[in-house]
Amino acid sequence: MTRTPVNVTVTGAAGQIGYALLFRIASGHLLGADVPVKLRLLEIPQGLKAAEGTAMELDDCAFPLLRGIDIFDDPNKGFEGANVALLVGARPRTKGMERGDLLSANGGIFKPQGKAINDNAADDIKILVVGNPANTNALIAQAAAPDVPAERFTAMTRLDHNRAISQLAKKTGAPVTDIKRLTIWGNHSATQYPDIFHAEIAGKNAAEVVGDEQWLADTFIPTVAKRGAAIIEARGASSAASAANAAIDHVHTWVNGTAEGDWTSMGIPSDGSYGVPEGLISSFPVTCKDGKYEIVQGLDVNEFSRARIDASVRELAEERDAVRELGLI
Ligand SMILES: NC(=O)c1ccc[n+]([C@@H]2O[C@H](COP(=O)([O-])OP(=O)(O)OC[C@H]3O[C@@H](n4cnc5c(N)ncnc54)[C@H](O)[C@@H]3O)[C@@H](O)[C@H]2O)c1
Ligand SMILES: O=C(O)C[C@H](O)C(=O)O
Repeated sequence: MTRTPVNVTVTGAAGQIGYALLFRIASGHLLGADVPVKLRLLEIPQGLKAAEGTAMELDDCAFPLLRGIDIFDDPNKGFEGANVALLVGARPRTKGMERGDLLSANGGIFKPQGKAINDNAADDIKILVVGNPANTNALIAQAAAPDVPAERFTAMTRLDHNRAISQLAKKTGAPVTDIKRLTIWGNHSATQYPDIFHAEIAGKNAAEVVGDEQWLADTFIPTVAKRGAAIIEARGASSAASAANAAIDHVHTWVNGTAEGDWTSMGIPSDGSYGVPEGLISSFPVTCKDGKYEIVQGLDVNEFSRARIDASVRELAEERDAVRELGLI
């Protein structure tokens, strides 16, 4: 049977993450090795030429699953018929830029893109926001798309999730494949909380295996939470290949499901679970099945975790209030 190609829109396609992402989408890593894709690349006018160059390289790979590449600078066209949208292009913080300026500049991108998704995307659209501040950009886009079910707007914390697994594997000597049920709570920012209290290493409780709360508080959490800044410091540019890899993981898991007995972390609109105010786009432990996700319920949240989840959620609420004041939501 020949499958209808899935339309995947990528914004910021000519950027660093875009370059690391597009070839993996085209080779079947986003949706599955038997799912043909059509790429729709959205850029600003200054990015079009570079996007065309990337499209030439994609052609030159002769990917069996790639059924077409179109390039746009108009969001309405870029999101036309999109089944999956990866919102990567964003306005980075520049020197001297205040937080309000950053939110406002990104509002100018994510509000029109949300509206364009609302008006043009396919009914089954799934959206992942990667561009920072990812959670609040997702909130802005979602608010501009009242006809799209709110839960289709998600923000990326899978990179944080993967970073936390890797740090835990290094500390304990376990292979990454032995580590399950790790959770990132809150915002994709330095306030995020990587939680190992429910995580397992080869079936044993991870916090008990580590047995070192000082390492947890003083090394593990800050290392994961500040990893993005450490990469920028070392590379002179923000993480690109690992971010692209996480975006692939996020969508692949959402579409194809979590493994039995495991869960992942996604920034999703809160339904009020775990005391996170309804509507905030916050990271939660989720399981995925049949293209839908569900928050893992019933986890005990100890005092150590509660304080950290609350701090990150407070920051999300402040960002929401700021974009509300700017009239972006
Ligand atoms: N959530 C995460 O875990 C995570 C991780 C790493 C990076 N990021 C963020 O991802 C974003 C992209 O990173 P990058 O390294 O690819 O940046 P980059 O500057 O290399 O590329 C961004 C691209 O977006 C394009 N762009 C800007 N505005 C656009 C618009 N309105 N429509 C379409 N395209 C637009 C630019 O022309 C550029 O080509 C940044 O905001 C970065 O902070 C998020
Ligand atoms: O681009 C950044 O500010 C950092 C990025 O979000 C990351 O976590 O690597």
